[in-house]
Amino acid sequence: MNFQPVLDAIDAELRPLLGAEGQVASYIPALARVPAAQFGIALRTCDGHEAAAGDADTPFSIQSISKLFTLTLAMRRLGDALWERIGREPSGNPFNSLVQLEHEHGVPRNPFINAGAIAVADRLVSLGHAKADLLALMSDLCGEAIAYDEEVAASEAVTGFRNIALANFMKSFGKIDNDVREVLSLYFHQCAIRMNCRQLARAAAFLCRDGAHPSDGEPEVTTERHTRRINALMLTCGTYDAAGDVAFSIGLPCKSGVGGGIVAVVPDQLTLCVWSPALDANGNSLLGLKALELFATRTGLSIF
Ligand SMILES: NC(=O)CC[C@H](N)C(=O)O
Repeated sequence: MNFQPVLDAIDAELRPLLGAEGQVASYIPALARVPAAQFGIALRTCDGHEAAAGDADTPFSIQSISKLFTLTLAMRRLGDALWERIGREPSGNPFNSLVQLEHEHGVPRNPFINAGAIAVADRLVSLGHAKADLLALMSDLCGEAIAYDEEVAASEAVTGFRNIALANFMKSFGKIDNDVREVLSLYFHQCAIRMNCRQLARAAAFLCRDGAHPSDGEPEVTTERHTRRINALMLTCGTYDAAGDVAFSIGLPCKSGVGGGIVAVVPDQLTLCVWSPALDANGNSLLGLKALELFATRTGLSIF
């Protein structure tokens, strides 16, 4: 299938809506300055074909999309031991909520809410070299040098009161092993990775290829079993409180971030990345979700 005309049509249809609705994430000052009226879309098929439209080459802050890659690293290194500290249930609460942690003894519902990603970061800090390993993984997956945006990381470090609270709360239950500052430094840096749609579609391509490396399949990024599990978590928890709606209207495993990016997977076919900075009330990109819905409708691609 030639996807280029599909992406061009989606770009043309959504461009007039840019800036009309939604808000850029303003609780992270460095993200509040990003112009809202931008839209990009890119995909990579299992056999390595790429297509893109709109602002697909403009870098943005990947934010919670990074949770996909830290989870992949942690599953690869720790196997099932990872799940001693983290659940696999949708939270039904906002991504930065504290409420469930009290009743659930500091064990986050899943690795994609902030508490869960901070717990994953703690495990990675224990293994050592986490910041360098993560950048090496991202650069290797897209075949281009990827970097942390230190300004965004610093901006979040001085205003991330909820994340600081979450980490300390889990520590009070004995569920964080390392120094909270070190764990949060990794978490704020992973969220501050700068990439564009094209790079993210490529980096996530192992998720549509049973874990095989995006470029040549070797070495495998992770196992087929882990890949299926990551896709399952994306479907049930990847867009937070909206995961049910996203499964209903789009029907693909997705992972969003408050920078406005969303990665979606069509297993055995392709990975897709959309980006538009204005967010809905759940913290998902408004036009990004619209674009994915149009894509799923027009191509008929769905996991159902
Ligand atoms: N949903 C997100 O992208 C949240 C990530 C953001 N860095 C935060 O911790 O609040």
